[in-house]
Order: sequence, then C-alpha cells, then structure tokens
Amino acid sequence: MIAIIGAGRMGEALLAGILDTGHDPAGVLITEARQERAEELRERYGVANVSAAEAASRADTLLLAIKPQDMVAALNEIAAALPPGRLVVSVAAGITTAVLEKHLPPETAVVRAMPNTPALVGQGMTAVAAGAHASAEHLARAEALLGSVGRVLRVPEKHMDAVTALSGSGPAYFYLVAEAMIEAGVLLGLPRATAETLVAQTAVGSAAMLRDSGEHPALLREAVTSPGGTTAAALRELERHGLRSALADAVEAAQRRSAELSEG
Ligand SMILES: NC(=O)C1=CN([C@@H]2O[C@H](COP(=O)(O)OP(=O)(O)OC[C@H]3O[C@@H](n4cnc5c(N)ncnc54)[C@H](O)[C@@H]3O)[C@@H](O)[C@H]2O)C=CC1
Ligand SMILES: O=C(O)[C@@H]1CCC=N1
Repeated sequence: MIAIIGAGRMGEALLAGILDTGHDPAGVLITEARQERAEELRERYGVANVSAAEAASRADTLLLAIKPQDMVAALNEIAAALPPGRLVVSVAAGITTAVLEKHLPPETAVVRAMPNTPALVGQGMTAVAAGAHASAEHLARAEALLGSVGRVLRVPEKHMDAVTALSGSGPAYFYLVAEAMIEAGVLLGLPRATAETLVAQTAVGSAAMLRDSGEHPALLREAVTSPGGTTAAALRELERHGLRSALADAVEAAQRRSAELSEG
C-alpha cells in the first residue's frame, strides 16, 4: 500500500503517473487536508482520503508531497502512528533527510526525492538521496516507485538544492519560454492557436532530440543556425539580452531558496 500525504499539484502528478502505470487505485491512499480537493481526486482517480494516522498505519511507503512549511506538523502526526519498517519518501524542497529523521521514530528509513511535474505524463525527472537508515532495498523501492513516472538518478544529498533548482523547478523555465514564444508569434500576426501548436511541437521535438540524439545542445543549435540566416539573427538578440546569465542567476536564486527552506 502506498499513501500520498498532500495531494496538491505535485502529489497529483505522482498519483496520476503511478496509477497510469497500472497500479490499482485500491492500493493507493491519499491524505489531503482540503476536503474539496480530496473529493475531486476521489472522483477522478478512485482513491480514498484517510487521516495521516491511518495512512501511516496502513501504507508500507509514505510519499510526502506537502509544502516544506507544513512538513514538521505533518511529520508529527505521522510519527505518532508509524509502525517500524516503513519507508518515508519526501519530495519537499529543502527538507533534509536529517530533519525528516529527527521528527520520525528512531531508525525510520527515509529517502529524499526531487521529482518534477512531468511525472503526470510519465516523463518525470527525479533525483533521490537516501537517509541514514535507508537500506539498499529501501532506496531501490523508492527508485522503482518514482521510476514508474519517469527517470530517476541517485545523487549525493549535498546536490539536492542544485537539483531542485535545475530539474525540480526546471519545467517552469521551459513553460515561461514557451509562453513568451507564443506571445511573440501572436505579435507577428499568427493566430494564437497556430502559435501554440507550433511552439508545443517544436518543444517536444527539440526535447526528444536533446535526450535521444546523444549530441551536445550546442551542436544541435549549430545545426539549426544557417550562415547568414534567421536563427543567427535571433540568437544574437538572445545573447544581447543576456539569456545565459539570466538563467544562471535564476537557478542560483532557486538553489538559495531551497537552502533557505531547510532552515524553516
Ligand atoms: N510543484 C512542483 O513542481 C514540485 C513540488 N515539489 C514539492 O512538493 C511539495 C508540494 O508542492 P505543491 O504540490 O506544488 O504544493 P500544493 O500546495 O499544490 O500541495 C500541497 C498539498 O498538501 C496539502 N496539505 C498541507 N498540509 C497537509 C497535511 N498536514 N496533511 C495532508 N495534506 C496537507 C494541501 O492542502 C495541498 O493540497 C512541496 O514540498 C514542493 O517543494 C517537488 C518537486 C516539484
Ligand atoms: O517551487 C517550488 O518550491 C517547488 C520545488 C520544485 C518545484 N516546485
């Protein structure tokens, strides 16, 4: 039995992805504080909403997808009812395995994970790091669960804030670029629906080449850039407006924020 504690945006992405892989909804519980949200998910996915204590006592694996600011309160509720031998996986930004362990019964196996919302469509990217009491079997169990909704990479825990900044928040950067490109297409006079289709499929195609061709992105970009052509004219403007340094500053800010969240 799996329990997802906190079924907001990330919790739902994981829930939907896990069910899509053929997991029986009867084997998944949710614990969601907002009643109307719990009801919506029950209707959509057929999963039951139970108290944190019931989730802790019935599920072998607890997946915590609540905000970092709500984490300690939720851990205290779970800790009171958690039998030995359970696996607790947290996807909260900035919450270290040490903090999780401190608020759970001694020796509890914890895994810190950082997924992203494309898990909803089975294309997630998750990084995992084991806590002090998580065995190889626990880590493998967390990897199998998160691997059902995309790719999984093991990282040292010290890299988790950087991972959060890059792949955890990363989808938002791509969506912002997509949004801006669609608006630019509309500015050029394209119908909005046309611009949306052009941008979405260009994103999908570019992402597939980036992942599957084995080529460095710089080479893929060069292949689009004809001498004296349109792409070179566009790229010069992107460089002039500081796209690279904007991204470097952005991921640094995200990493800092992730580190701040661990301070409570
Ligand atoms: N949204 C994203 O792209 C990603 C989010 N995360 C992490 O996932 C966590 C959740 O983020 P979001 O889904 O964006 O936030 P959200 O606000 O959409 O979801 C949090 C949910 O938890 C519920 N909740 C709060 N306290 C609770 C409690 N004690 N018991 C049961 N339910 C409770 C809230 O009602 C809400 O539905 C955060 O820790 C975030 O760092 C990690 C990776 C990506
Ligand atoms: O914005 C956030 O804090 C969460 C963590 C990574 C993506 N969303």
